[in-house]
Amino acid sequence: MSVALLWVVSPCEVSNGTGFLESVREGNRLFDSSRHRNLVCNERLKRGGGKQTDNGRKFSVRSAIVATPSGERTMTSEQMVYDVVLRQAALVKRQLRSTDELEVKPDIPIPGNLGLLSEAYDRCGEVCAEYAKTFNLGTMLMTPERRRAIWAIYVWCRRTDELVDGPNASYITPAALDRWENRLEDVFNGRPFDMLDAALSDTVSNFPVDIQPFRDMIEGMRMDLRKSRYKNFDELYLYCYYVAGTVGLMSVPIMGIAPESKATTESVYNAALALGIANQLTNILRDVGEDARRGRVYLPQDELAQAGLSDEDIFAGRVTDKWRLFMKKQIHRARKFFDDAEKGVTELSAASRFPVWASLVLYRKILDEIEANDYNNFTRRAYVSKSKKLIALPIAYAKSLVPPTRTVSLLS
Ligand SMILES: CC(C)=CCC/C(C)=C/CC/C(C)=C/CC/C(C)=C/[C@@H]1[C@@H](COP(=O)(O)OP(=O)(O)O)[C@]1(C)CC/C=C(\C)CC/C=C(\C)CCC=C(C)C
Ligand SMILES: [Mn+2]
Repeated sequence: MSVALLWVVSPCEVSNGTGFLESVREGNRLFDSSRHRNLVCNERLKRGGGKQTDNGRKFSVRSAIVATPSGERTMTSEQMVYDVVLRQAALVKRQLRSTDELEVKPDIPIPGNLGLLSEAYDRCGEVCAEYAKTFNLGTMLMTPERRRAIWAIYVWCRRTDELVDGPNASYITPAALDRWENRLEDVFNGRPFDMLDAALSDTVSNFPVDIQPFRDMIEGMRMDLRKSRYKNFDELYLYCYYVAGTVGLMSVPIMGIAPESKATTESVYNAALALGIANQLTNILRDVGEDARRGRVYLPQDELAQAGLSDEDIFAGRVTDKWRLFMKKQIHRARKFFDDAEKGVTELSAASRFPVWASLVLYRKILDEIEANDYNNFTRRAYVSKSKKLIALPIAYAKSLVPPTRTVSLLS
């Protein structure tokens, strides 16, 4: 087993010699923690999961964003994703506004299990500290409950990404992703497979987190397995939603909206979605060369053609004026998504604003670095130096002190 993959393997899996991939393949579980079982989650599964029958034909509802069974779509990706946003926002509103409907189960404290759970969260924290140092630093200002919940979500996202992006990616099949999704359903159903899952299981039973964005992230990984080109921005937008916009939707129920905020829940979710999209677009623009070496082009093919460019130019890594102009337009679009996101960060609960501002400011700076590299993202990796990070962090902190708008939101 490669060293890079070790971190996604729980100590139990290491000790019994069963690798993470093996566990995804087999779908067996290490322990059944009925302590985490939660009627609410069962209810969610009933509402959202499984198969649905349409005119006697079965089709999967893995993703909330489904085309008609014949495959046609009548809406743009942006409209369809916004539909998910509205549903998430409605769920959170229902759960946060009415206390007698609060979907938090009463915990039965079993000393042994509590120790195990806290160990599980500590492990998630260690993974975060190792893989996302700056972000982890930012979470230190959050309440302990929120901090550990964000850690658990971070770890699940990392593990999911690692399936298709990690050193064992070539062994991952759609069937393995199906098993990973079954395992996710088990997490939401209070039956975690390993200790890192147990932390997430606890998190989703304590916060109004919906399973759909998690399912959609797995859908993004499926997309990555079957697709290496994007016809237009609409297709790319959907991919970005799946792999990163979903992170925004998963995080807001944990971070919380400031009680004094006058913004609508939908507008905050929309901003969270925008931040995920902005981050992913930035990630794509930074990694053009690296992705091309894996035969992947995450750029809209129609826009490349309009700019007089083709895959060949990308594989050859030619930094021409045509490329520079194309890149300027792509960077401009990513910045617009960051602008939309910025409007929402201020509406988050006070202690959650700093990690979000910190990650936003630092990720946004990658775009400046691409420009500073004269748009050579083929052989030069744009990165923000330690000294620039040190300057940016107090700025992010100052921004996080700005309270929510007092008037009814101007956010879209
Ligand atoms: C404060 C904060 C950033 C919280 C989010 C914490 C969290 C749960 C992060 C999970 C990130 C993750 C591992 C996602 C898996 C898919 C993936 C790798 C996406 C790419 C991230 C960047 O990772 P990296 O540079 O390491 O990429 P490589 O694997 O090396 O290629 C992404 C580009 C997207 C990540 C998306 C976000 C962090 C969205 C954050 C949005 C919010 C927290 C919402 C904030 C709320 C408002 C109202 C704006
Ligand atoms: Mn990645």
